[in-house]
Amino acid sequence: MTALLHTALATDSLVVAGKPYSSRLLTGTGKFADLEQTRLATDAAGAQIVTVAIRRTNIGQNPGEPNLLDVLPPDRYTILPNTAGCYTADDAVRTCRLARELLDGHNLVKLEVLGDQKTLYPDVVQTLAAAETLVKDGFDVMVYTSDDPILAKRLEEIGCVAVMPLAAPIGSGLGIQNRYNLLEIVENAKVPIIVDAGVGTASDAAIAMELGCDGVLMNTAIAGAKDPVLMAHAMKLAVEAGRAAFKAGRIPRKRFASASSPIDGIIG
Ligand SMILES: CC(=O)[C@@H](O)[C@H](O)COP(=O)(O)O
Repeated sequence: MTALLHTALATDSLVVAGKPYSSRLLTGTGKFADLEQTRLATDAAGAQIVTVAIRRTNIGQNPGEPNLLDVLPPDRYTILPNTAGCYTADDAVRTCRLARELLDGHNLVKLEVLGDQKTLYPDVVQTLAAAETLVKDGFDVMVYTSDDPILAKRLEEIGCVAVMPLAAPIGSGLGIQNRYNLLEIVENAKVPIIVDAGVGTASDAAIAMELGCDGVLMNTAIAGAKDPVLMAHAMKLAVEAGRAAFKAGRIPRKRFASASSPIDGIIG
């Protein structure tokens, strides 16, 4: 790698709540076969921020049971407690406060308030209400939301530290359903935009990054793959490739051909 390239990539950090991260791939910790697979896949993904469903994962609430933090220690990873399974603002706020107690005053949370069990789409009214309460309560809120540009802006204005629009429904693996909405969200944002949910394979992650998203969060695409560790590695490469392509600036799409070896200007 040339020195110039090395510098360009080394200085390109994702900054969340004032903290820089060299990895732009955030991973979930659910759905793995066991804690060892979680550890190996997280490592292969190169993830530095890992999200944990506080209502479903033991991070100390159940002493004597296997503890996720034994394989993903908080001195190595930024633990991002999430409110998966919450369907009301009150429930989500309560869950974040529990996480803060369990993690000794840790303020960074991923807020998700779901609308129903079939779609797992966010309930945006409850999400806005919870975000407002949590920001006032001193939390650094990364917020899962729909791919609605107006709502994304509103969540940023409330004070969320990152906005996380879905690519497609959680666990669907459908990939990015509305790239123009994501583009609009990215172009208007002053906080990191991290695609969260619905990624199916590496090309989905690369497209999100090529659109200018600041990062991608995923769980099912890795944990549900035949070989989760290999898929985690693929996702790492895809996020890095997509980011580099975004920074490099793609060529414009043209309707007609233009020769790769132009003859204009050749003498004789
Ligand atoms: C892990 C997590 O926080 C999920 O809520 C997230 O939305 C992931 O979705 P996928 O499983 O579709 O990647």
